[in-house]
Amino acid sequence: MYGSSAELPSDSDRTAFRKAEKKYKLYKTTAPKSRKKQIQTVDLSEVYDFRSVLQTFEQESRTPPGIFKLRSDFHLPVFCFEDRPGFYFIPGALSIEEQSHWIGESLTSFPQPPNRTNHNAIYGSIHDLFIAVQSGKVLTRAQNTVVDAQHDLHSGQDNLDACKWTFSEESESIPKRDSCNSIVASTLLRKLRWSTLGLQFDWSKRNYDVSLPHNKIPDALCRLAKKLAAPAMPVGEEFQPEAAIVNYFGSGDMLGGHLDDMEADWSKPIVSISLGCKAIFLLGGKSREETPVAMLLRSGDIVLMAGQARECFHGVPRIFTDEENAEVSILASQFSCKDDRCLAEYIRTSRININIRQVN
Ligand SMILES: O=C(O)CCC(=O)C(=O)O
Ligand SMILES: [Fe+2]
Repeated sequence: MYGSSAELPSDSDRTAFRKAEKKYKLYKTTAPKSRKKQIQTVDLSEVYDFRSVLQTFEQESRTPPGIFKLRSDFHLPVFCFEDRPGFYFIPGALSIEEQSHWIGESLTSFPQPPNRTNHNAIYGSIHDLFIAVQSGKVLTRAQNTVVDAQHDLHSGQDNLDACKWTFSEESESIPKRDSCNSIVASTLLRKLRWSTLGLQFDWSKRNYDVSLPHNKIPDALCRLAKKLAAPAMPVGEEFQPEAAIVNYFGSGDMLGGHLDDMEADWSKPIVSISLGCKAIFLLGGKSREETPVAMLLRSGDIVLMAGQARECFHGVPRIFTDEENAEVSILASQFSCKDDRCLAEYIRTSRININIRQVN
């Protein structure tokens, strides 16, 4: 389901969903006579922009054909597609302060054990990755533990604490440029692809592994998700956040078309929070053959998928990391103090998505 634009699957090339992914994904070309890579422009004429939908609604009390404003007592306008029941879009739902808070949490506290990340499989549990980035550290494998590490890898276990990967000052990392035995903390942060909160999702089994140690979803995130889920909840019920997946996207990263069908009750929404660089989201139908609708996702936008929308393929074929299109400079300027420099640097060219789920 995850990938970079260079390595997309080729077997499903002919489906309508795949065609849309190809249309919007990042292509770089080299201009003749120059070695500089150029980003090919993308045609956004068929991409819905809910910020302008909101503006038009506020100024003229009307919505474009095929879109309506939900009648609800939610404190913000919620928009829906007439032909995609169960899908809700709340443009600009989070303030700049809330966005910067959740970006900070996503990079500092969410990847902390017992939460798992994509790095667990190679390095075991990593503590305080972000602090290591701020202090320019390097994750280094102690030489005499290589045999243990290989043994663990072959036994298929992904907790490689036996390898003793530990952070050290850059100057202490021996040998200096041994890529098998050391990796710079900032590179690890760049390569962070996901972290899981609450009940831990097992990507190999594509299910929740309730036997894995886990913390509850942090209270503040729980409160936020309950509030945001309200427009999509069955009457009289309250959303119970039990798990969250945090996706981290860099330039060229994409999230291929997929379904999220491992939760028991599809009448409950997935609450999906966008942070950082602007992206294109595709919402397809129940088969990959149906042509998806494309829409822009900006920092602070919320998407809810419940009921029939839970059965619809969706994905993120593109994030915009160039200054002109990322629309992230005001957000990055929130992180102006010295300690926040790494956050600003990260978010200028990255997108974070936090999606919160009720599992049972
Ligand atoms: O990044 C997004 O906006 C969507 C994420 C998603 O669909 C997922 O994690 O299942
Ligand atoms: Fe999803």
